[in-house]
Amino acid sequence: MKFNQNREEVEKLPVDFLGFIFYPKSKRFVGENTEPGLFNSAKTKVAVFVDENAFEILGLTKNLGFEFVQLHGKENPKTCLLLKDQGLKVIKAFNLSEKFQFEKLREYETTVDYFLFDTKTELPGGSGKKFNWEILEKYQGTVPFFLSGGIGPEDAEAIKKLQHPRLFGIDLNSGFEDEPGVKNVGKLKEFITRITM
Ligand SMILES: O=C(O)c1ccccc1NCC(=O)[C@H](O)[C@H](O)COP(=O)(O)O
Repeated sequence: MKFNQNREEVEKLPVDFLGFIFYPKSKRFVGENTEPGLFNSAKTKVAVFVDENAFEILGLTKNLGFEFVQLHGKENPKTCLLLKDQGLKVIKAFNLSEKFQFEKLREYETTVDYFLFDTKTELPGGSGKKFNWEILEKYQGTVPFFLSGGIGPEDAEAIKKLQHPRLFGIDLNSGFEDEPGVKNVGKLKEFITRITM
């Protein structure tokens, strides 16, 4: 399977999380094969969904041993809380543009563990497009967030300069792929070196 192609090499990288896309319309969809063991990893595994039924999410994450879910659709605070109350760590993605109203995050503050700020595009994720990071200054909430959306090897220095107190992590995707679902380990290693220097 494509998503497993260079899994062993990716596993060895000093990253904290590995994401797996369970959204059938994505080019990175992991496929229908959800045998236990297929997703074994020493890293923290994140299962990514778009508007999936909460009970499907609970079943799948339990069977496959996922601790984190990342929600990229219109999931409401109630759904997030239902998942959180069942012991999952919840990352709720929001697609940002200049018009984004950060006030709308307030109702999620107690129902999720992290936000993920991605770029607003027509499709739900993996667009390879960046948003204007200056708008992050408007985020004054308490929930830590992942920065996402079109991050590429060239961004290491700019990310190091970001000063936001709630910036928790960064999400690397299409900017580090040879093809959808296949990460370029060389690019990732170089980026990690640059950002940690
Ligand atoms: O990557 C996908 O194909 C995807 C599809 C649908 C929902 C989420 C998806 N990815 C999850 C992510 O967190 C991506 O890393 C994020 O959207 C940024 O991707 P990119 O713009 O390629 O850096």
